[in-house]
Amino acid sequence: MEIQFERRIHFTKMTGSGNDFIIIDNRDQLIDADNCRGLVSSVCRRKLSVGADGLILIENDPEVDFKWRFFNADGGEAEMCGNGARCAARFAYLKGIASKPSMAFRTIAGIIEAEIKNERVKIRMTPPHSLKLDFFLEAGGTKPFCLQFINTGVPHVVHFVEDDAALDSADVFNLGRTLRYHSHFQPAGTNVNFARVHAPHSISVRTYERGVEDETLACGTGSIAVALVASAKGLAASPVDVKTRSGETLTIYFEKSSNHDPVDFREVYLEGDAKVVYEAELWDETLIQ
Ligand SMILES: N[C@H](CCC[C@H](N)C(=O)O)C(=O)O
Repeated sequence: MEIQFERRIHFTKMTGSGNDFIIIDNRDQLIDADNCRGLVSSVCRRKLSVGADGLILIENDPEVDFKWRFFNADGGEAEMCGNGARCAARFAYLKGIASKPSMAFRTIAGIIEAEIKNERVKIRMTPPHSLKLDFFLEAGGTKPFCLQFINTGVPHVVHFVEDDAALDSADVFNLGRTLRYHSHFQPAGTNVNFARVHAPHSISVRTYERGVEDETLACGTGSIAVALVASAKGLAASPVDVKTRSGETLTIYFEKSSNHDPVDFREVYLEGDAKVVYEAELWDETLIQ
């Protein structure tokens, strides 16, 4: 006898340079986007369900090609996700939700424009803000950390390390967690990036992500954050290739409006691969009721 389940949800699993997402066409409103924390946190649990860094609902919008709701793995909704946005744009094009390879969609952070070229997706970000350079915080350990902060759609703090060995050996989970919950960044918290500048157009990064509460293999808004604060400090210039923990490279393009305070950035773009991994149906027996 085939087991009947109350509800099966068709979804697509995608990866944006190692940052992975469950994407659902929710134009029929099957899922109540305002009350889906339990569903999201259930299906994003690795080994116990599908597993992902986040879940994306695609919905209708009266003015642009579509709107999205983005949820971190813990079920909390976030304003923006760079890698998720690249995956959502390619999903929309592949599904015919967007009729052309150039599109626009609505996020909490604002309207995102996207350009699809096969697996390569380039998105225009919302204007970054709240740039703060060279401040110090205690985060455990011997001496205070020198930090940079910028909001690239979501909040990011950056700590530059001296060399590759320091980046490879960085205690991203524990230091990331300490800074993510540091009182200085409350109530919103922050994502935490450890970065090594190799050259003006080349940076490596590792990111502890708010809402995933772990290091991820890539973070789009985090890669943008390290490129922009490095530029603000005179260490980088557009375009910047950012090597992520997955080994894949994200490319950041931007214009710097001035070289003196207050440094401002505009025309910020994020480019990288967005790949379909599989499509399947979710059986609701793995959901936490
Ligand atoms: N975890 C982030 C959202 C996703 C950011 C990241 N996955 C990206 O590609 O930008 C936050 O809650 O601020």
